[in-house]
Amino acid sequence: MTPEGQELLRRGGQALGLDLTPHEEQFARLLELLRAGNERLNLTALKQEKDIVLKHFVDSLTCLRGGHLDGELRTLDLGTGAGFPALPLAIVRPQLHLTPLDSIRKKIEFVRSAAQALGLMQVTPLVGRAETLGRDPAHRECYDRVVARAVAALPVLAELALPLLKVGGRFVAQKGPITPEELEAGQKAAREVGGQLTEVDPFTLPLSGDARTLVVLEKIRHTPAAYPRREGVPTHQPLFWKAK
Ligand SMILES: C[S@@+](CC[C@H](N)C(=O)[O-])C[C@H]1O[C@@H](n2cnc3c(N)ncnc32)[C@H](O)[C@@H]1O
Repeated sequence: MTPEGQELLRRGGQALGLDLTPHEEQFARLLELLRAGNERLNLTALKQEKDIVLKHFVDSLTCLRGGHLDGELRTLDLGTGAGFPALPLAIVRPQLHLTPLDSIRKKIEFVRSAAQALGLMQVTPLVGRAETLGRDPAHRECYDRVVARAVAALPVLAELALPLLKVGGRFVAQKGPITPEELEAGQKAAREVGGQLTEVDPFTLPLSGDARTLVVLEKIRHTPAAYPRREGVPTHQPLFWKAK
């Protein structure tokens, strides 16, 4: 990583109240791995160092706002892609037990090899669909936390994430700006699958000023057996919402 990249990482971390200097080497290695992986696998649209540092590394860490991920928590990253937010989280929060999940095998193979190269022993990547896991007793209602960054509209996410949470667990969704209509539909969908909306935290991404929103849903009762519906249905017929 160039000195400019290091400076950006440091300042982005500071803006989030995090000292990232002890982790600079791991982030530099992750940057190298992503770039090498991108050449073979086309993992992410962001290619410039400053974009990767700010829009992947620092942006991923914004889900630490509010302290929802403090502690030894079994945490699933739904739709992790090339490992975001899971890999930056694993670097700065080694006490989290992280399961990055994605339906695309080549992405999870990248996450697995990156986690190994970075010595992140507490990361257990998984290929699969959230709908299938949500019906599998080995995963249904087994997680303390679910996180998701840039995956789907809130009503879709509610149906995919809440079945995976224990009662009392929390889903932290990392989103861009969100409309009142999406929030309202998300709130209704959350209620339908056993949750409630507990926090909406609008903020700007440090240094870039891009609008972001952290939305937190809490699981307050068991999810009815009908949810999640079969693969693809939550996305194509979202609860209380229009399909994209
Ligand atoms: C736009 S990408 C975001 C990736 C990553 N979270 C990030 O912020 O860079 C969305 C990812 O979610 C995955 N995905 C979408 N729906 C899914 C589902 N139902 N189960 C598992 N993965 C899913 C896709 O394969 C894709 O890799």
